[in-house]
Amino acid sequence: MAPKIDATLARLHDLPTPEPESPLRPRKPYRFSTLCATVENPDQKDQYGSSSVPIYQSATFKGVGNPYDYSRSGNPTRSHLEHHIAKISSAAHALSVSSGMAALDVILRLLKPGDEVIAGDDLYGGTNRLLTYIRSHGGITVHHVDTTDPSSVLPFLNPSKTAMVLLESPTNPLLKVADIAAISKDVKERAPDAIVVVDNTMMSPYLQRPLEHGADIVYDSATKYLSGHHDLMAGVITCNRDDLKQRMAFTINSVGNALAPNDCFLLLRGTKTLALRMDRQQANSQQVATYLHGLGFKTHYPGLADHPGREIHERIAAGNGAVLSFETGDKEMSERIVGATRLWGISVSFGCVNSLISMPCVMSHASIDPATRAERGLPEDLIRLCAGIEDPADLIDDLERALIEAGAIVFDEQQNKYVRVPSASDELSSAVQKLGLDYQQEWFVSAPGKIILFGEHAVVHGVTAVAASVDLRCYGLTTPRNDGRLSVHFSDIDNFYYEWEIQSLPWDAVTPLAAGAQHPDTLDQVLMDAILAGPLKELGEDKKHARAAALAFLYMYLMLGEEKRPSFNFTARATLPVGAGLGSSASFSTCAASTILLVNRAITLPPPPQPSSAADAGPPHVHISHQGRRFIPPSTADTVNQWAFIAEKVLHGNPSGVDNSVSVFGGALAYTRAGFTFNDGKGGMEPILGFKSLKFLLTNSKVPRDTKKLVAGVGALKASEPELVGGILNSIQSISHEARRALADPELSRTELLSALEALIKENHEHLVTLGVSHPSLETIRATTAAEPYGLTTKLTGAGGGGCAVTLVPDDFQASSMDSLLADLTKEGFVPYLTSVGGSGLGVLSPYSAPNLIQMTVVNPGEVTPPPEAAGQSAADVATLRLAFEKQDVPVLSQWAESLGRWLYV
Ligand SMILES: Nc1ncnc2c1ncn2[C@@H]1O[C@H](COP(=O)(O)OP(=O)(O)O)[C@@H](O)[C@H]1O
Ligand SMILES: C[C@@](O)(CCOP(=O)(O)O)CC(=O)O
Repeated sequence: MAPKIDATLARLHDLPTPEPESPLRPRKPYRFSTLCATVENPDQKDQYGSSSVPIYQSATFKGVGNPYDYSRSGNPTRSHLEHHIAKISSAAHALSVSSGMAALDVILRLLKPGDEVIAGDDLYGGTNRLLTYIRSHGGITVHHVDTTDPSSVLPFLNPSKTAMVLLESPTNPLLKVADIAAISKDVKERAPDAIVVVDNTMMSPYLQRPLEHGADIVYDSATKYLSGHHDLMAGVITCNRDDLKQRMAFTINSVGNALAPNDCFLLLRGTKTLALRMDRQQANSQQVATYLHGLGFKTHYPGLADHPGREIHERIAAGNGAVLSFETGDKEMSERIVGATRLWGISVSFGCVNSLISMPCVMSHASIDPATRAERGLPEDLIRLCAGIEDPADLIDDLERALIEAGAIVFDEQQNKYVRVPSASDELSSAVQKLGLDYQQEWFVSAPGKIILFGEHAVVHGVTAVAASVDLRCYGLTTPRNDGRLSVHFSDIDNFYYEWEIQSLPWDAVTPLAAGAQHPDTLDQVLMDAILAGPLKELGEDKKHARAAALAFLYMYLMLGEEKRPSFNFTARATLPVGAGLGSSASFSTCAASTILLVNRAITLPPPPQPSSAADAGPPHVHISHQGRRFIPPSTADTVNQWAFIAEKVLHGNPSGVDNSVSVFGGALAYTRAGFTFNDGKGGMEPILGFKSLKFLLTNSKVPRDTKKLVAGVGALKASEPELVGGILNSIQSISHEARRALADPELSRTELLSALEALIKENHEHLVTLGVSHPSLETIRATTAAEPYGLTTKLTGAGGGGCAVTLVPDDFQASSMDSLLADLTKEGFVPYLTSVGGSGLGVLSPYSAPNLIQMTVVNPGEVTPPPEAAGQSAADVATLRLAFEKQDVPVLSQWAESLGRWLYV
């Protein structure tokens, strides 16, 4: 049986300051704000009548038998504070400690091994962390239940085992409401020895006093509303039962975590304005919540009419508090919004006079592991707002500007107001739901290879390169698995296939990037070593190409997938020759990076433009079909490019970044690495127009070579012969410069342009020969193309040492000559490709228009065949798409991919 509390209450009634309103208190009370402002303790009259409580900054007190001897056990400033807190909390006792978590720790020490705790499932991250600790170290069982439904507590109530029921209402950050009164009643009836503990931080004693509704212990992080200025950390505990107070005071005295005198003073001062601040803060919150709700964001705030717990909350609490949260449907967008606000400070915690904004999943609740967050329905994109006392118009203006900047709202001319832009994941989630696979959508991407016309190798050392995409591409397909495994299939590298148990990957070696941070310039060698020594340890030198590709893939997967750890297969196939100098590694890197980012939702695609319906049709406007081009926004492309560059670094050691930039952005561009003396040290990309009209012949020498070694070789030559290489680099810089000028000069005739380019190609090739990166096979190709009757100019392209050569084909070159040149080259054992340049970069098969991807199993172009074995089974369907992809012959692969639906490009 719970002990009686009458004796305590009798003492309370002796207080000269009238008590607050309570069913347990019959006397006419002062109102709450009066109580807050009146700090008086009849037992502790100040000898000088000081209007403000003095700070007894003293560890010890002299004499024997005095009320205070040592500040760990008691301090007069603390007594004042605790008296005041008890008074405004309608409690018999109050205790004050160094933080809200210290308060919970003191309370949890009431438990003993074997006890059971029932707690909510939407708890503050720190609470969750402490509960997890006592579970693993204290022999205590913790059941997390949905406390919004009191009946969900019942099955876990066990009179001999349940020792504590821990509630938060409303919860942080989803503002879910628990019926504290109903649950307390159930607990008292079914497990009378169990104590009901309530974290009241979100409300403060002003708005909610759970002891009045049957709770046994209430605690607050006084860092929040009670102090109100974010200038101290404190926790307060209140209760009516003497026995509980004594046991908790014992812990505080033993541990020494009581609140220090200075902080007691500050907290006391803060509480005087509690009601005033709270009134303003919650009025502001109501306005902000109404504004966001009006825009169409899913907004969580008990003050909104459609809040599911509103009726219960109104019964228990006297207001809605100043914390609200809303969902954007897109984590990246949420990050942009949070980053774009100015008045709303990015900070954890709440209750301060200044308004704060945060993303719980990456901040206050990051200590809950991602799987548990997902299981408990905590959206990754959730933004939490804590309104302060500023002018509400300024708060809304600032938020509106951030929403506009982040692309979350746009002005709708017809409605004459801002409206929410449906987020990509709104669309995606409906597409995904259709597939019934939740996060497990398949993603199909492709990215082009490249030719470097001028500047390969030199570009690594800061010289400008001139490069363009080629119409030979790598394709990447991810298909979901549901077995906790990750697999890769590299069709072009000896049909390599490998799979891993996701949990056994070296997650411990991952140093996660801070939220919004970019990968540093250098690779994380610890992670690289851990991957090579762990998941790739069985792959020897004979598998070095596949090992390098798998290393790049796993490196990105581990860095980007820590939160979701998605289970899927990734298959790569290319129509371009691997390792031939046409940037197969960059197009592979782009495919792997983009799919890993997509699967982890680190990037999303914008929603497709809405076709205007008859009802909302405004004035007619011209609609141009871009066939998916320029659909993927530059910022998304940038993110992919950064990660593709990381993959290139894994594959190549010291890549310049030109290959992946061309692969992601497509077209033709002049690319310069930042930080070198060429081009005044300014790095960057500049599109080149006029390149597209040129015709090229690419010839694969079929001589294998290793870009990493060739790049390192030039680096070594530069170190040993700096003058020679320095001179060559300068000359190549002039070549690139001249080429760009010529291509951009409208006055230059076509013949002049082509002969200028021929001269530059010849000169650039000679420099590459001096750098030692040509090969006899490449010289043979040069000789064959230069011989009569062809007379064409050729240079190596890419890393050289074998690989491909590129030949400029003049406009008037006869088709018959081309046929015989192709035949000559083929006869010599080379593989020529007539290719067009300057086409699109990264493409993603649209998740919007895809008519259920999994049924599109075109085995031969033009013929859609739903495979018999796939009927009705999504897993089988997905496997079938993968099979179809892996089965296509290379010559029809592009056409097959095109036929699957609408491709969206950078
Ligand atoms: N389609 C692909 N599938 C898997 N890995 C690939 C693919 N294409 C390229 N790679 C990776 O890139 C390496 C080739 O890089 P590199 O020698 O620079 O050739 P390239 O000049 O074509 O870029 C391969 O050994 C492999 O590790
Ligand atoms: C030699 C180099 O300039 C281009 C490499 O191209 P590829 O790997 O041969 O496709 C290296 C680089 O730019 O990173």
